[in-house]
Amino acid sequence: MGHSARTLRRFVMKCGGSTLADLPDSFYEQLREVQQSGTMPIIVHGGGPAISETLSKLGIESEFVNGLRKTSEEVLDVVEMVLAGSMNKQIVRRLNRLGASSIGLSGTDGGLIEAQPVSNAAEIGFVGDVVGVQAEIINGIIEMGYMPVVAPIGIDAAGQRYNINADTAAGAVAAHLEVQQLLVITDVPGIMRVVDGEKQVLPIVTTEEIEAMIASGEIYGGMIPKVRAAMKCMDGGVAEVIIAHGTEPNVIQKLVAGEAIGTRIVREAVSIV
Ligand SMILES: Nc1ncnc2c1ncn2[C@@H]1O[C@H](COP(=O)(O)OP(=O)(O)O)[C@@H](O)[C@H]1O
Ligand SMILES: CC(=O)N[C@@H](CCC(=O)OP(=O)(O)O)C(=O)O
Repeated sequence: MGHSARTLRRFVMKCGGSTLADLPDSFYEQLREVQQSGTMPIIVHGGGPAISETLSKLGIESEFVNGLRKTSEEVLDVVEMVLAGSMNKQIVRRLNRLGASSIGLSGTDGGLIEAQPVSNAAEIGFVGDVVGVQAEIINGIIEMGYMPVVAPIGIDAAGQRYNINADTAAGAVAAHLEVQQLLVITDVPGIMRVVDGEKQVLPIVTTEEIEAMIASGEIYGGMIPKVRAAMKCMDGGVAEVIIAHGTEPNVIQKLVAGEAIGTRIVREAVSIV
């Protein structure tokens, strides 16, 4: 039977396009298991590499400015086709084949993700920032017993669509749904730093340490939108953001059990007594 969206434990999970295709069935089975034992994952997915591949087949070159794709009307059509079409449906089919109950939707459906143009839209085109999330749509899907799977496309009051970075969209969904945790699944085991000539995963970092690592260049490229989205959603009330590899054994169960995985981003240093 349906669960109450208010009493059910929930978390938001962002799945990067870099890992989606490589994730084993066991990853999706973990999502089914936690769903069946009363914790509801809300999935926001990416698909950057698949968008670039389709654009390239059409003879359109991909261009990025600070990690965000330059999005013309023509590119926007492809972004929507790939994210809300093939990627979203592929994830939902896979989850359901493995026994989960999931429903996919685009951020434009029901006006789920309200967007506005980014400040440098003159340069990068139809790229959006999130200004609102219709939480009742997600809550309604959860109350029917389904796991929501959301493609990161936004819409404004005039009906204009926007391409939204999936990390940004996931952070905004987590903050607006007032969940405690955002899990970011990517192709590295967490935030890494070179210590004594050796690359190590940081088990815990504070927002202050992150700013320092961006300034020093230790956090760069695709990790920047992740940590920026993490800091923004923690300002919006999310307690912690965890960055982990999808192939880490039992990563979802460990998250739900409160065990340490990947890198945990927290607001302040936790004092160890
Ligand atoms: N300090 C860091 N620790 C780990 N990865 C980092 C760091 N700084 C930059 N990166 C890069 O961020 C990448 C993950 O971002 P991205 O490729 O955009 O993945 P996704 O498709 O999952 O969003 C890693 O593969 C790595 O190259
Ligand atoms: C504005 C912008 O850059 N949007 C991204 C949306 C997909 C995404 O973010 O996918 P990953 O999580 O796999 O990177 C894009 O067009 O690639």
